[in-house]
Amino acid sequence: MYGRIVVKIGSSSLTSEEGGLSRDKVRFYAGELAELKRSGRQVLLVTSGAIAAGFRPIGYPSRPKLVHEKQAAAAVGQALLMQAYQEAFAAHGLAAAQILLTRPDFSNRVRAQHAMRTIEELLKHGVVPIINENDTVATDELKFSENDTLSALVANLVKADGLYILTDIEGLYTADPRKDPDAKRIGQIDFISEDLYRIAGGAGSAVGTGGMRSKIEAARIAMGGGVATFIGRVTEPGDLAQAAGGSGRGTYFTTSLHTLSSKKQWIGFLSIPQGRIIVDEGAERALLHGGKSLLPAGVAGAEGDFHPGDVVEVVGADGSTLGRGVTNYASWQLIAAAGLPSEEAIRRVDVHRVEVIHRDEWVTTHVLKEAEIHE
Ligand SMILES: Nc1ncnc2c1ncn2[C@@H]1O[C@H](COP(=O)(O)OP(=O)(O)O)[C@@H](O)[C@H]1O
Ligand SMILES: N[C@@H](CCC(=O)OP(=O)(O)O)C(=O)O
Repeated sequence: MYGRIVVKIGSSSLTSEEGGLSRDKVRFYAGELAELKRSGRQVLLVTSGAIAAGFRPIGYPSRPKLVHEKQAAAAVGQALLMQAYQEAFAAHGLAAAQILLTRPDFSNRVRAQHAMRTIEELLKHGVVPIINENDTVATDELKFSENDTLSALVANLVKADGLYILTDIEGLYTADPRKDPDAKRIGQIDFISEDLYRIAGGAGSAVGTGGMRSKIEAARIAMGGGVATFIGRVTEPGDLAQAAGGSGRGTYFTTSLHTLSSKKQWIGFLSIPQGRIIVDEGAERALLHGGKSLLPAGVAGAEGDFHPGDVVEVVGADGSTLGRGVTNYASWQLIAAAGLPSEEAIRRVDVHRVEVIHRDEWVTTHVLKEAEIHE
């Protein structure tokens, strides 16, 4: 039972009733991870808890809500969080390393490569990499805000065999069990549809930020990268090993055979789009269901200042996001060529390819409805 696994522990699993960091819980999870390591696995931890650990020492009466207050609390708390983990892992003879990342660290290939090499080196030496968002420098537009997405990007980056998102609930239910007592747990999910997002509500606790929605999104990103994902609860010794063995208390998301190439993973989930292209209904169908490239005839408009080679977001006539791709047109060229038949478009503007986005450089991020998946 070897392999590389990423474990994400959410704020709701690490805090005491008053919202502060629980050192007992840190010790418990370190023990669970140490057990997995002893079974021969490589383990990476993505952990929240910096704000929880820091808000009291800085002098806030409760968990702050304003961005600059959260950033200040995280700056105090991250050091305390690491101290707690380092002590807890040391009790098992393990060294731990701190890695703080932001979204641009994934979108920039050179930075991502450096992060990956550092992680590989740490794993080679048996160190447990402990990852959190670098809250101090994360800007509003590019912030993860919850750590679910971060954990999926880390799992894809290190080509993990599994992602384990630990939370305060035993997986995904047919409705938020805090609100609906008849809600039933879903044991296994093979594809993610829009219907699934509909049953997922926001955060259930005062400290959690993402709720089930962001966990499903994380599972979708991980599945795209070929990483099987578990969302569930780990409270007793041995629970994590049981989850890793396939019989945990939670929901398992399987991976499809059609995982995206690393280029498409980058386009779909890691890149930062430089603008938007609005397409008509015909082009929307061609992109979502026809496996076709986007031609100038289907373009209704363009927003932002982008250049050939940039990644752009594509939206439908109703404003919903369809996906992302690499544009062969600059924004000004596309405005001039929008709606034109291909021959006329290339007479008007000087582009090296007639397709606005070639199908090989397109990734659908729009979540399909259950019925559309079986179409
Ligand atoms: N359909 C659902 N199934 C399970 N939990 C749900 C669902 N909808 C909303 N939730 C809520 O999501 C919460 C977990 O998310 P969150 O509080 O953000 O945790 P974390 O801090 O671990 O990221 C649960 O406690 C639950 O109340
Ligand atoms: N990065 C911050 C906040 C992250 C957070 O709360 O995320 P989550 O546990 O996924 O709801 C922290 O360490 O406190």
